[in-house]
Amino acid sequence: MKLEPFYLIVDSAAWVERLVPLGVKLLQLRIKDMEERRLREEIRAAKAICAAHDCTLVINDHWRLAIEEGCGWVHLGQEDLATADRAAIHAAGLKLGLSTHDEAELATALAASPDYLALGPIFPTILKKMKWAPQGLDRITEWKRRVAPLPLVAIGGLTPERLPGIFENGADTAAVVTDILLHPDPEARTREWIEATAPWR
Ligand SMILES: Cc1ncc(COP(=O)(O)OP(=O)(O)O)c(N)n1
Ligand SMILES: Cc1ncsc1CCOP(=O)(O)O
Ligand SMILES: [Mg+2]
Repeated sequence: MKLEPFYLIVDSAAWVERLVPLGVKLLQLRIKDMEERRLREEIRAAKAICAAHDCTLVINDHWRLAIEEGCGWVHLGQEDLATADRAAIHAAGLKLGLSTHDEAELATALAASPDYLALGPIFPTILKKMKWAPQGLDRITEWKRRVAPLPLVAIGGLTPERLPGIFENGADTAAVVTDILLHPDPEARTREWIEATAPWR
């Protein structure tokens, strides 16, 4: 399966409304700490906008709501995966993306039959405190060798300037939060990302 090379991660339907119409084709809704009723509304709104713009929507963490709302993709970390009902996810036809940060997590993730694997953090990230040191570019090459033919998503500290290094070392997709959402002009930066990823589309 070929995965879109630009993977935008946002934390609200409002961001989806702002940025997806610019031409984003793969988007993750990553919302932490929200009560279920509001979360469901956010998912519904994001789903409608993505459907209208032919953008693949991935729901982070909330696999039950993703099933109930008829979404197509879910992204889970290793702790999420340990408590998720994989049979229910599979039965609902949801595609699955999984995080990996080290060898043990890679083995666990590969055994769960994912549709893509993510490796991070490639560079230092300010989004969240992580116990793993930056993986660096060589690690991408090693991970690609181990996960192929599954698509490999690189995440953590990515910028348009860093994309050639990511893709030349074997990543199929570059995921981003901070470089776009904290940019003074998120719309312009999103367009830069779309253009910068064009050679790998
Ligand atoms: C594409 C992608 N890669 C990694 C993550 C991180 O997932 P996880 O380890 O579960 O951490 P949280 O994002 O849930 O804090 C991701 N969301 N997306
Ligand atoms: C959730 C996550 N998992 C690995 S790095 C990361 C954060 C990446 O985001 P940013 O693009 O803000 O560095
Ligand atoms: Mg998670």
